[in-house]
Amino acid sequence: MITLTGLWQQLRQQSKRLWLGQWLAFCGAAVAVPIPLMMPLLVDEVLLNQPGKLTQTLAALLPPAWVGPIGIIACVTLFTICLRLGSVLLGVATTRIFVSLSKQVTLGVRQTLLDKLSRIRMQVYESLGAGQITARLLTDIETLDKFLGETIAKVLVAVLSVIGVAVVLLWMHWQLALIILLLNPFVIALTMVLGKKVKLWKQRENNAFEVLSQSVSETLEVMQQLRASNSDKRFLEKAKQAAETVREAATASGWKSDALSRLSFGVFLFGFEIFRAVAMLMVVFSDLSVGQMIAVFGYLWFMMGPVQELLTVQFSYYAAKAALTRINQVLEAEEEPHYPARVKGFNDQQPAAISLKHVTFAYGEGDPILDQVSLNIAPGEQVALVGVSGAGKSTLVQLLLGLYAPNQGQILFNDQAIEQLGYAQIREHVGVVLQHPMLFNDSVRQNLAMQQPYADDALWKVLEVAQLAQFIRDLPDGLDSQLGRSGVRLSGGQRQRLAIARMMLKQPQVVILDEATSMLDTHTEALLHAAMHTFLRGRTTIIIAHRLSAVKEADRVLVFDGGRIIEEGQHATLVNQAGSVYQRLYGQQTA
Ligand SMILES: Nc1ncnc2c1ncn2[C@@H]1O[C@H](COP(=O)(O)OP(=O)(O)OP(=O)(O)O)[C@@H](O)[C@H]1O
Repeated sequence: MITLTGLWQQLRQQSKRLWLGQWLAFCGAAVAVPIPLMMPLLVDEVLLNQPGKLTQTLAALLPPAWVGPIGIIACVTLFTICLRLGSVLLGVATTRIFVSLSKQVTLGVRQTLLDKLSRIRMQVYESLGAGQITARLLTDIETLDKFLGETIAKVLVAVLSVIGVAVVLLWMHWQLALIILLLNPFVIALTMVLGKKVKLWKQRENNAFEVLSQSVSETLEVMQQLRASNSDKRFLEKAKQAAETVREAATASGWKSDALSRLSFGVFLFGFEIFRAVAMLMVVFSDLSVGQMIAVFGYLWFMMGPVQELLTVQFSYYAAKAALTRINQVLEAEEEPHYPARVKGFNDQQPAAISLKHVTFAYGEGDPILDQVSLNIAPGEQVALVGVSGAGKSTLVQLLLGLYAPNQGQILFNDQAIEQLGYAQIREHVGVVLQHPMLFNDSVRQNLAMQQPYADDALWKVLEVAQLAQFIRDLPDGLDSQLGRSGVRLSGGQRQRLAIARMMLKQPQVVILDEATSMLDTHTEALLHAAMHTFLRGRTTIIIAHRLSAVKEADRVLVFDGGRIIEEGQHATLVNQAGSVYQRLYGQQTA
């Protein structure tokens, strides 16, 4: 879980830069604080002709001819400009340091969230859509970033300025100073009460944005199919409604937060007006000079900026807390169990044996999809899993890969339990090709290599086996041709062949083909099977298919029904078994 305190701790780890930033901020405030004092001094000492400290100091520094109204005004103006310039330059340097510090912390939060995505359980992803996660990665982190940037860059300068002004005011006229200084805590307390509402509005706004983001990303994901069924407008209409909700929530959050911020600043200004009246009365009834009064007003104006900044930071503090709650919901999502590799279970030179012992599994609370399944697959054996649609074949694959864990029973590779081997080791040595392989909006090369460095020769070799080399060669950019979003520039069969090539590149000990050639024409499929023969020799293979052509070459066929293996044997034997499920499924295809 990330907390604001935790983020502050992270900032403090960058202690050198933090100190430098704070030191520059201090210097910036120190340079800016005397500015309002300069011009009012001129009023008393030059305009009202009451020479005092300023005239004495300048008389000591300047040639006597310069110590007149022109000389003094010119010197003071020049000095004030220098102070302002110094304050601007120090402000830029401070902001630069603090912004880079805050961006570093935001990057850390983003990376923590991205790291977490690789550990979240698959069940969680089923309910948490891509749009929701994207919204949290973008909008919520943006809110947090804004707060951090504002806080560390501005709060310190604002607090130092307020303190500096307070000191000068107390020195000039402590009774007047106390009136204005006591007003500040009251305004801050009021903002804190109002700020809690901002948190709620911001949360509503971000929730609405999340629904919009989810709706748009889902619609875009299946745009082709939606357009083909003439449903795209209806789905976009739904997204438009979500956009309308965002407008409502954002409008409410936008103007209400601004109104509250103005209200709290307004309270400060009411106090300010009363204070001005009191100051003028002091000129009439006490020894406060006109110049001093102007200086006090100058300081009040000077104080207003920092006070408003502090008030705004409070509001973004509540918005950041709302964002953090939503970020933490992702960070606290249930993770898949982590099993470190305790044993080395795979040998690069030898195929692996696979066994299931009384494996029972259900998605959630439902009926078991796999019911006490036990099976042994020998090293190098080719096994076909068949059965009616929904029998649980793909579920078994998910379990073998550790994407879901069995409720009961055990899965072993080379007699080592999954928990001993660790998921990472298994996924490294098991190559899977699914019916609808995922492809990225990237080049053929990247889609094959999956962020790993492979030589072109290796890529062409697997493309050759996958019966895709000629097609890629004919593309204008060869391996660098772009495939479009989800590989739309390839046909279904070409996508499947590309996925097979990608799997072969990995040289896995166990190969799982889950309807991996279902979109290929029978001629290409036959060529592919023939070409893959050598590759599959010496690897344990599980083939899931409805088409007989993909099944009959297997050493053994397992027939799934109702979550159990109900028939087992070679194709020739099963297909001739009168009344068998296998015969019902494949008898006709054989004929
Ligand atoms: N993520 C999931 N959450 C809940 N239920 C699921 C999930 N995935 C699959 N199921 C259910 O599990 C059952 C088995 O699905 P599975 O995909 O394993 O069947 P299959 O034998 O591979 O079917 P097919 O031949 O059609 O691919 C189905 O009834 C399906 O509704």
